[in-house]
Amino acid sequence: MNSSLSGNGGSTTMAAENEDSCGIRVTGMQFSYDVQQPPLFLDFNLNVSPGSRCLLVGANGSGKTTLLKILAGKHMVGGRDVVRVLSGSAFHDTQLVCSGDLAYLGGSWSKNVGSAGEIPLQGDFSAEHMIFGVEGADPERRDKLIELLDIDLQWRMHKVSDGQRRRVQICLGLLHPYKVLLLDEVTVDLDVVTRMDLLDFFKEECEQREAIIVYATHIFDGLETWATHLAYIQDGELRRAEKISNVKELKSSTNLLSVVEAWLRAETKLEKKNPVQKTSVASSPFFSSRHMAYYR
Ligand SMILES: Nc1ncnc2c1ncn2[C@@H]1O[C@H](COP(=O)(O)OP(=O)(O)OP(=O)(O)O)[C@@H](O)[C@H]1O
Repeated sequence: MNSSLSGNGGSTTMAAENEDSCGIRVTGMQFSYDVQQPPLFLDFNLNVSPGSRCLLVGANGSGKTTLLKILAGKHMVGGRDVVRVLSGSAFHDTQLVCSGDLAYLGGSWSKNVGSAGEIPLQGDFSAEHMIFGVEGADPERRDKLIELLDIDLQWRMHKVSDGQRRRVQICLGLLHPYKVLLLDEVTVDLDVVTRMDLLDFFKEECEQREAIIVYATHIFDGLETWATHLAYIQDGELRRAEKISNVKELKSSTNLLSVVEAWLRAETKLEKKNPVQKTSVASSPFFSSRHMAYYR
């Protein structure tokens, strides 16, 4: 597989290849939640190619969720060329989400199901009602997911545990065979067997269909061999973006958990010594009204 990842300091050749091969391409992105505050992302660049399983790591508040939401088209950032997913604009080309090609699974108890919009996952209805209510799902894929996630179709959604609700949410999110899947720590409530089976399923999907997965997590168990790429964000800056097999610390070390722990500890020490100052949006030479954020 010829998957690749590059970031701020990454290869421009890869970037050019990526546009043709329909991956993810973020170019010179600037984003701020509050125009009075320094931007979270300032000239942020990232390329992810088909077939990649990219782990997104970073401290709390570093920008992982925001980045995933931007890639999912939930925030408008700049013009059509800034955030490209599958050769479309993540925010403007709503067909990306409606078709199921671009899927996002996040922490909130709701699921955006194509044109049906946000569907709440808590209420007096059955898992069956939710899952079979999704139009256009392939029955074989649906059965496979129900079995994989060990879902009891009779579950009442207002009486299930967090882990059981999460399984239904994941099932709904995967019913359509996505091309890009953005995961924001959705395995946190799952038991270890379900989590490992799900990770195997994702791996299979990427290998068979060249799907892209970008997965933000703080749980690293079993991910050294699962991920193909690693992206590390610090305070909205992409510090590392590389193939997992090229992460030199992983050659000598132990496991991903200790490598990421060392990065985050070093970051904390450095921040204490030398607090990070970003240019405020209002005073930035890059700022213009088109950089203001709009939310979905
Ligand atoms: N809706 C919002 N309005 C204003 N600021 C926000 C909003 N959401 C997030 N932020 C800020 O943006 C920064 C990045 O937050 P984000 O949720 O993307 O971080 P994260 O890396 O996903 O963190 P975590 O690991 O805790 O999930 C934080 O400083 C946070 O306070």
